[in-house]
Amino acid sequence: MADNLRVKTLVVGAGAFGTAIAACIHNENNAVTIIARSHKNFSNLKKHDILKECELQTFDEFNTDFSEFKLIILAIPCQSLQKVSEWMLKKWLLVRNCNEIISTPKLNIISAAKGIEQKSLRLPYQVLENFWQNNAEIGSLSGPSFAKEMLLGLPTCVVVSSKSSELLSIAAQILHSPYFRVYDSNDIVGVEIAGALKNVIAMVAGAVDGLELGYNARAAVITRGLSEIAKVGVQLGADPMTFLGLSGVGDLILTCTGDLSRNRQFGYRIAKGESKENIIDSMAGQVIEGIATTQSAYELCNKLGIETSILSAAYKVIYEDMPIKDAVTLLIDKEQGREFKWK
Ligand SMILES: NC(=O)C1=CN([C@@H]2O[C@H](COP(=O)(O)OP(=O)(O)OC[C@H]3O[C@@H](n4cnc5c(N)ncnc54)[C@H](OP(=O)(O)O)[C@@H]3O)[C@@H](O)[C@H]2O)C=CC1
Ligand SMILES: O=C(CO)COP(=O)(O)O
Repeated sequence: MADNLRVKTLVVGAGAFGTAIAACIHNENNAVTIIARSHKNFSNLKKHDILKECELQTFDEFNTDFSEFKLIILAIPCQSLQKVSEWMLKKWLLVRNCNEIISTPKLNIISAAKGIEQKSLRLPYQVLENFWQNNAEIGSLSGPSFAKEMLLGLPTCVVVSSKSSELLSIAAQILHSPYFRVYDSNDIVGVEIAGALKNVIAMVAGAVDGLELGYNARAAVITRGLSEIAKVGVQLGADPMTFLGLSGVGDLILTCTGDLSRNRQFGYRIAKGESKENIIDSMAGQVIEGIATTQSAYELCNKLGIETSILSAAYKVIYEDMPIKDAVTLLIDKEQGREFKWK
């Protein structure tokens, strides 16, 4: 297909996921531009043949009207969504040489962030909807998708969620392929709560393995963790079925058991006695979303008046320096109860 007829997609962020999603969708029909903070982000991308064909620009160099892109994928951490949106709007106004965006076709923005914004306790789509108002349709990409495996072209299934059926159809058209299967969903609250909270549960599952508590205990953390995730989600209006889907049990299993998970690794290393600071320093700048989300989740559960013992134990270890063995005791000594009492 001629270059000018290819569908244009913009990926914002050239970390692990930005790189992987660009590799999945750049082909003869889709032309991908990737923008990142600095050229140092691009060294990794240039190792992959497919990514050599993408257009790479820094935020400063970027000078295109955002509405030229059929889809914009934000592959940045949750806590940066507001800041990056502010930058995008400023850039858009500059490129258009105006003070206000009026009567434009809406942008189609999908976020891959899995977290809850600290202080505001908003999900990624809420941060974006609040910022972009009528200027954009907002969606979310989630599900079991280790960037490293996507880059290798291994089969992956994800879910894209949005209130806009038009955005869902654009996302399916651009993202779906035999090795990167895209399912769609209208339940953006459920998809994003599941994506955010599974990171905290993955840290706990990692800790269980670090403490060598056994497979039974790990399975218990995954299952009771899922119950806590669903409890929070349902209270926020999510469809309980979403938690049985790719963004729910799918991503939870992946990150709680797959050693590629940074959140799982974090919990494992904490249980082995490493300090939080040491682990963060060793990650070469890569985000461990579960750390910030542990705090947001704790505050959100308090606000909603929901008892979530695993999420709360994670908070006590990470933010109140509770010895990890005491957190285990807290969970094990919990009063006997009915399996599902949140319905
Ligand atoms: N890695 C994975 O397997 C998957 C990750 N995700 C989710 O995607 C999101 C991004 O993850 P991932 O790519 O792995 O994270 P990384 O830490 O690998 O990359 C994050 C990228 O965002 C950029 N960034 C961070 N803050 C800002 C900012 N304020 N302004 C501009 N750029 C910024 C970073 O730039 P710089 O390098 O300059 O700091 C970096 O390029 C997370 O929410 C994660 O949970 C979802 C599915 C899978
Ligand atoms: O969300 C992920 C895979 O779906 C990646 O998990 P980590 O951020 O823990 O590596």
